[in-house]
Amino acid sequence: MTSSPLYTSLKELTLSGVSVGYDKEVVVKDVSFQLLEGQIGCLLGPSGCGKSTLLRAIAGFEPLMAGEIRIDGEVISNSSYSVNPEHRYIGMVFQDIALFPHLTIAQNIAFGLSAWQKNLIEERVAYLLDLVGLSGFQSRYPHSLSGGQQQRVALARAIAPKPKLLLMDEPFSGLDAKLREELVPDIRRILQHEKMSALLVTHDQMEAFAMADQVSVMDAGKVHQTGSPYQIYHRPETRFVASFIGHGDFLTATVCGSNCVHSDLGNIRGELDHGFADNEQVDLLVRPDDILHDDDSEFVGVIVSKWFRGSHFLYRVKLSSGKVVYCFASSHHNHSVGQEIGLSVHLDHLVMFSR
Ligand SMILES: Nc1ncnc2c1ncn2[C@@H]1O[C@H](COP(=O)(O)OP(=O)(O)OP(=O)(O)O)[C@@H](O)[C@H]1O
Repeated sequence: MTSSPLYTSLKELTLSGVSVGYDKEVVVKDVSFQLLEGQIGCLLGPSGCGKSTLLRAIAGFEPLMAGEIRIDGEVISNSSYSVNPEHRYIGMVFQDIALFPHLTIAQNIAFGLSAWQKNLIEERVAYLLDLVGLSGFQSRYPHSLSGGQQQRVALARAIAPKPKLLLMDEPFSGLDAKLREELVPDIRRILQHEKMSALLVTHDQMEAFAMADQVSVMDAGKVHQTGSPYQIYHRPETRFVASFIGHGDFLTATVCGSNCVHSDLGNIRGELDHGFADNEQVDLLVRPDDILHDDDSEFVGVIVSKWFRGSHFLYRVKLSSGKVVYCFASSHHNHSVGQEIGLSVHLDHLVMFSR
């Protein structure tokens, strides 16, 4: 392997109380989280919530209004100080791939390596071409590559100088769905192989789940929750995270014990104590995978709409109370709108919010 004199891997990126804005208008508010060595993080949220602004602040292109950003304990940004972007050892990949059209693939990848010795550059480029599955493409020009291949070259170019951290702003959104599905796990594999810490910006939760070890869910400039994809889906800490991530409905419910709640689905016991007081009125989150179609169940609902999803059906079913919830069924259970079907409830994680 080649080594550059600048190279040391990231130990930790730490954001503490970071606020960023334009013309005094604050668009990123009091954001704190940490990214550790080799981790892939993700900023996930709706359009305009401040994801790109925060990413640009980490790269050094936006000043901070408050808080600080540290890399391996050293402050790189606060409200009165900012290390130049080129001295942060951060690589970037954007949605518009922006390869240099007049340079070959090898020259594109070698672009950030001008300070390296010639033999080390050649070795690094050959290694990266192999890593991204494009050996033999070194003399081609960008226009002769597909969108997915170009994005692999952009990744190789960004990680070539061995940055401490790779920032990726919606890198897959220009690609069609099928290609994205193939490329996302591939890019994750490459980053993991390189033990490269990375932070991805996306508004697509499936992309976030497929790519990231840690997801920070943002809305209106604030991070609502940082956790693993499993945690933010099954243990959302705010109503916004519960509604934004996945499908779901809130049912009005009454607490009936330390791990029990009563709702239109009957009495449900969770795996853990929920911390709410007896008789408290709460909103209970119900996901599609919490209610399964079950021919043998006496608990029923009437189908009001349905979506065929290939491997399964997603039904909307009306309960006897009039409340409508999602229900999963295998794609062999093709029922019609208006038909009554049996339902079984599999709610292990009780996610509840005070009313
Ligand atoms: N250069 C700028 N000057 C002024 N306001 C800006 C600038 N860039 C972004 N904004 C505003 O800051 C807010 C956050 O924008 P940002 O691009 O960070 O959001 P985002 O979550 O990345 O959105 P998207 O997913 O649509 O790219 C928006 O209201 C946007 O209009």
